[in-house]
Amino acid sequence: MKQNGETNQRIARIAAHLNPPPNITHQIMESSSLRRENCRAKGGSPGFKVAILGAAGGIGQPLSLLMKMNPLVSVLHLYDVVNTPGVTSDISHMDTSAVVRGFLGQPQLEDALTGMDLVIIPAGVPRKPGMTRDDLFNINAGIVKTLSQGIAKCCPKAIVNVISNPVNSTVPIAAEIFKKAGTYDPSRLLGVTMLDVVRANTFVAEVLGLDPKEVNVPVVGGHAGVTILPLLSQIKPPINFTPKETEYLTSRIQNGGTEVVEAKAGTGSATLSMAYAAVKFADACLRGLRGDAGVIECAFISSQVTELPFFASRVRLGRNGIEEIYPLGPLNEYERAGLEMAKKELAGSIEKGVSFARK
Ligand SMILES: NC(=O)C1=CN([C@@H]2O[C@H](COP(=O)(O)OP(=O)(O)OC[C@H]3O[C@@H](n4cnc5c(N)ncnc54)[C@H](O)[C@@H]3O)[C@@H](O)[C@H]2O)C=CC1
Ligand SMILES: O=C([O-])CC(=O)C(=O)O
Repeated sequence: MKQNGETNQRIARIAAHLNPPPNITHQIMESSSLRRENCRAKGGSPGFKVAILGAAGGIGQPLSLLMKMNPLVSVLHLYDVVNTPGVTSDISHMDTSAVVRGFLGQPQLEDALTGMDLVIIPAGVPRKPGMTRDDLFNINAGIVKTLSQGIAKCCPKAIVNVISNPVNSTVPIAAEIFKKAGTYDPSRLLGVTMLDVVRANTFVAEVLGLDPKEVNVPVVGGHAGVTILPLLSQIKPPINFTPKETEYLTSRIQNGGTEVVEAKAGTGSATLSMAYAAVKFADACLRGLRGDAGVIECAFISSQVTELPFFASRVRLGRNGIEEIYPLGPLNEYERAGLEMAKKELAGSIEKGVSFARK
């Protein structure tokens, strides 16, 4: 009798898992935790706790996959307003050590954020052909505001990586929300401009016939059109470009996002290269948190490098997030003209974000 009872319970559990009723998140979570109770290993290798907000999206899914492969991650929380049960179930089968948990919808945001060391935000709508990043402001500003309020409440000490566009406005929005909550630490809030560096390295390597791994181009300013300012005069290894090469490369780097939006013809913007860039940047943040020396990347941050309150430049990452912000260094005439154009556009985008958040 006892054996039959146990068998029936086991069958009922399997049936519930194979044919879940409508309230799928709770069912999957319950059945997962039941099964976890029966496991000897509780999971959770030493490492950092990371949340991805917008984890079921075009960027979110490959980003979640790649973060699950990162040995520095011990716990990975996947949050979205749709589809996280499926994405979480799928990714949780990967035989890497990070423990994956899924969270669906606003009521689960706080659980998703509590205790996190790093929060990555790719939530929000992407561009379609003919749109600028600023055209996304009306929808994405509100999304970033809500998510930032959650971060201020549940993990105010976390490092925050903002991917959602327009980055030139969403980072100032997050800063204002954190200020309102009394939790703002400028060294922990970073707008992700890594894709501009990744593109710059790729396009330069293509022109010169080099391996992109050998190339490092600092890209400063912001993350939209002319605000993306590659400093080709400071490339490593040092290389002299002809005016024609400089013109071509600057324009291609500044319009890399649009190149992808047009090629995708209405189905979205860069997702795969962005997930790669986001993981490269998140990994740098985690190595900094671990205490590694010499972790230097470009990011859009609170800054005094120019007269603007936010600006992308090279930063050194450490145990407290940003530990040093490097000056722009010597610019050539072409870059000085570019800097003036970048600052003009950036000033408006920053102000737009600040006044939205202060309303
Ligand atoms: N910083 C950068 O270099 C780049 C930024 N982006 C930006 O990243 C954002 C996301 O792009 P994709 O992943 O392609 O878009 P997507 O539409 O494929 O995915 C966005 C995800 O966000 C989720 N979402 C919407 N509202 C949410 C909320 N309140 N809380 C949590 N999740 C929410 C959606 O359900 C969706 O799963 C866009 O704003 C895009 O412009 C894209 C490429 C590069
Ligand atoms: O162009 C877009 O809308 C997405 C983005 O920021 C990029 O690919 O750099």
